[in-house]
Amino acid sequence: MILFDHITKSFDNKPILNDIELAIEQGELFTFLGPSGCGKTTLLRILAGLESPDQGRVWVDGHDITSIPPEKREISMVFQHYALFPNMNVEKNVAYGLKVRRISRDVIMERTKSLLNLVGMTGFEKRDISQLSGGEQQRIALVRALAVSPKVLLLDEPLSNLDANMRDRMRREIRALQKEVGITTIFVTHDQQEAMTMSDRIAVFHQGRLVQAGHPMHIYNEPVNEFVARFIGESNLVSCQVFPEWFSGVKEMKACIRPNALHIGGRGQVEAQIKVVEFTGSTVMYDCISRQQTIKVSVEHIQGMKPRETGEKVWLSVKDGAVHGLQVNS
Ligand SMILES: Nc1ncnc2c1ncn2[C@@H]1O[C@H](COP(=O)(O)OP(=O)(O)OP(=O)(O)O)[C@@H](O)[C@H]1O
Repeated sequence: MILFDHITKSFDNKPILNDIELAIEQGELFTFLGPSGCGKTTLLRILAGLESPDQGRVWVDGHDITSIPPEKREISMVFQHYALFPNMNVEKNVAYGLKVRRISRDVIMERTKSLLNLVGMTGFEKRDISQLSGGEQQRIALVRALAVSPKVLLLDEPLSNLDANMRDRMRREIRALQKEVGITTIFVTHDQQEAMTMSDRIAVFHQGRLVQAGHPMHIYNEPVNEFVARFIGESNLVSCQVFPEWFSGVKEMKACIRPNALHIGGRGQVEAQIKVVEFTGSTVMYDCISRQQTIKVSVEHIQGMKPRETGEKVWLSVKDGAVHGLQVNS
């Protein structure tokens, strides 16, 4: 449905986006993930029409929209600071876009009512924005964006102002709402956990380049390079030597082994000593030392089971098929 067709952008001669090619499907919740400054927001703003690319085209539904002004693109955006109108009550905020489009009063009232109902905020119609919690403001910002029935919804770090509990709750709410409405949505975040839990697919960006795109599980299990392996979840990156089947010399490369792909105890492959024990609730994370390397191992915590202790000598083994070879970082 959306195609970024070789998008390149610089600011003050500094390259910000480098030849981005990416297709997003109808109805997907697609996340742009990457560290601060990697160009995620700039790409989102190019889709919204708030920036123009130096090179490349943007396509929506088979139409080239690169030169179409933002207000004609049928794309709504929710920002980190929700940008609600403080001088209008809840109802007026939600209805604003419809009023500007000269929709009839009855339709506006009906639509506002059903949208507030959708996010569990019936009864809040006359409240001032200042009388709402952060989570409530976020819900209003979301339904205000949805009110005009856009083709695409853009969410730029919309949860970063909320506390941890509310973030968690809103993640699930946004996901459920997006599925219910079925709207193609692009979500921007630098929080890998947020990206993993919410998205149908993720694109990982690094220094203006698209490094990898795919299903969260695919990116976690098969990171293409060291950057992705480190950025998404915990990982053990180990140097290894690969002996090809038909001997043509030893290949030196790096491999990623996730902490939950290692087994601790019994008679294993590598001897190690436990240096740090971290209890997280559902898992116990061990930092083990073997040949001066730290190896992280995570073990499911079963109630009543005593964790191992610092200083304990243990054997580690890798579960079958859990070593994933990495490309050298470009
Ligand atoms: N209008 C502009 N003029 C000059 N530089 C800009 C402009 N907009 C963005 N930049 C620069 O482009 C780079 C990428 O910014 P962008 O906001 O796209 O990154 P981001 O990945 O969304 O980061 P964050 O997660 O911090 O929002 C940054 O170095 C930023 O300072």
